[in-house]
Amino acid sequence: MAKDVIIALDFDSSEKTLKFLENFNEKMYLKIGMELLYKEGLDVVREIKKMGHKIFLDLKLHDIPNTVAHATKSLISLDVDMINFHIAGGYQMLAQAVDVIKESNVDVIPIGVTILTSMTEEQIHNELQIREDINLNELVLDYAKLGKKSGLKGVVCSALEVPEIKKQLGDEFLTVTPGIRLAEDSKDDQKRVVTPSDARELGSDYIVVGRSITKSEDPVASYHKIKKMFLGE
Ligand SMILES: O=C(O)c1cc(=O)[nH]c(=O)n1[C@@H]1O[C@H](COP(=O)(O)O)[C@@H](O)[C@H]1O
Repeated sequence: MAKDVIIALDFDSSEKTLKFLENFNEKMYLKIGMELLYKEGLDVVREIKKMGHKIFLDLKLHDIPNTVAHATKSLISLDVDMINFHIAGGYQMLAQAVDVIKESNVDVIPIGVTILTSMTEEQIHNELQIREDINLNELVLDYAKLGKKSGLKGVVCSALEVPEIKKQLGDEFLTVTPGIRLAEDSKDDQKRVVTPSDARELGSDYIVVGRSITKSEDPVASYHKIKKMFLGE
C-alpha cells in the first residue's frame, strides 16, 4: 500500500499557494481545504491538478443525504484523488455518497472524519454529550466501523487510534492522520498530536501536515525531513 505525506495547503490565496509550490521540484500529494477553496473557488483545484499533483479535497461534507450526494457528484467531476465526509452525518448520508462515486466510475477515495484531532476526551463528554462510559478511542473506532459499513475506504483520525482500527477493520482500511508535529514544534490548536516517526510506528497510511511545513523557514527541507521520518527511507 502506498504511504505518503499529504501537505495541507492552508493558505488564504492562490497567489500564496502557487508561490509556495514553486519551491518544489516534484509531484506531491496536496490537500485543499475550506480556507483556500472558499476564497478562490474551484479553479484553484483544477490549476493544481493540472500541475500533476494528487489532490485530497478536504471539505468534510456533513448535511442531509440528498444534499451531500449531489455535492459529491459535483466535486468528483474535478478528478480529485480523495474526498472526505463527517461520519457524524450518519449511515444513509455516507452510503448515498459512496453510491454516487460507484455509479460515476471515478477513481476517488472516499474517507470519513471520525473525531477531529483538535478535540480531547473531555470535550467529547462535556461538549458533545457522549456517554461517560465510552472513551475517545472507542468512539473513534465505532465511527470507523460505521464508515466501513457505509462503504468508505478509510478514515481521518489521530495516529494514536490507528493500531486499534487496523486490528479491528483490517490493514486495507486506510488511515489518514493529521495532528502531526515535530517534537520542537508548537501544537497550536491540535490536541491529539504525534511525530512523523511515531505515526510510522503506529501504522498510519497517510500523514497530513500543514503548519510544520508551510510555516517552516525552509518548507522543502521540512517536507523532506518529515517524509524521511514517516517513510523511514
Ligand atoms: O480532515 C482533515 O484533514 C483534518 C481532520 C482532523 O481531524 N484534523 C485536522 O487537522 N485536519 C486537517 O489537517 C490539517 C492539519 O494542519 P496542521 O495542524 O497545520 O498540520 C488542517 O488542514 C486540518 O483541516
